[in-house]
Amino acid sequence: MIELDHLTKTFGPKTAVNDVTFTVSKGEVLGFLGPNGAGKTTTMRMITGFLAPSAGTARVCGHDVRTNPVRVKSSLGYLPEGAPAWPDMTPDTFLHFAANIRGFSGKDATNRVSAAAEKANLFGVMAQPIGTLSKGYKRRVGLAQALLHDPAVLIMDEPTDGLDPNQKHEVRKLIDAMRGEKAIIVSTHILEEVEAVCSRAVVIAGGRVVADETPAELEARSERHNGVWVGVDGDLATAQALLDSLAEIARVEIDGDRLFCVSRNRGPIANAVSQCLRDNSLNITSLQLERGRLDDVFRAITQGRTAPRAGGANA
Ligand SMILES: Nc1ncnc2c1ncn2[C@@H]1O[C@H](COP(=O)(O)OP(=O)(O)OP(=O)(O)O)[C@@H](O)[C@H]1O
Repeated sequence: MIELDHLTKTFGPKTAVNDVTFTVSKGEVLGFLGPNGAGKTTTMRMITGFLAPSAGTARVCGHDVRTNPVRVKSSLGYLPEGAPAWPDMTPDTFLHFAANIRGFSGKDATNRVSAAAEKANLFGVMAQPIGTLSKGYKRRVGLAQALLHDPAVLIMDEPTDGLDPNQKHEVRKLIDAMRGEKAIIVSTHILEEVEAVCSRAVVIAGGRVVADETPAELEARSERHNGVWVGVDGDLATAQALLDSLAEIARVEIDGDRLFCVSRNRGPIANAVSQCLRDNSLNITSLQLERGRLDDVFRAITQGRTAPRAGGANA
């Protein structure tokens, strides 16, 4: 549904987006990640037809942004960064205005505004000037605008940025509810969002794609993947020395009243840890597996350090 084909954008001497290629299919929620200035917004502006590519292209539902930008715009909903809207308009007038621009009028427009307002949970503020709404409600107005025409493709630039935890939860629930029927791209800095809503993550740094994997695959690149947290009834330093001597353990850290065992090859070590402690008559009070930390992996791959994939291949 969304195809990026060697998409590139230069601003004078600066290459903001550099030869980016990936696809997003129906049913996928793609987390588009990267540090500040990585090229996320520029990429989204090219996909949505707001900026012309310098080279390469993007297609949305088969329509090329270079040759058919109007069909591209009618196939997608776009929530731009910061969800800009006219502050003097109310959500009701703004959404009717957007519906008219999309070609809907009369009863059809009114029905579409109501349906989008319901999805974005806007009832109660429909008659209040947008400039007086909270950040959360402003974002929801932007979301309603993006959903008005029930598009097959949704592109959202940092949809939960600046929202409180309850509002974030609501936006994520809404994305989750729509995931079956649409192809969705969500740009974000928030790694918990990737775990919460995304089926795949593309990481971009310096305008280039540096990873394209599932969130679980990214987590598996963490040095801490398959590590084991263990609590013991007894002297922690003794248990640390015993576990440290196991071949499959790279090192053992004392963290509060527990030990954290780092797996040497990121393979499973829970059985070896518990066997070793039992063999030495140390009682285990807790044992917990670590999946890995996305933020460690994100830092490593966006700073050009290697974060090896499970199985040993490097990034
Ligand atoms: N119109 C422009 N003219 C010149 N440079 C630009 C323009 N728009 C973006 N850039 C530059 O292109 C690079 C990518 O910017 P972009 O806004 O796409 O990054 P981003 O990943 O969305 O960042 P953030 O997370 O901070 O929003 C940055 O170095 C930015 O300064």
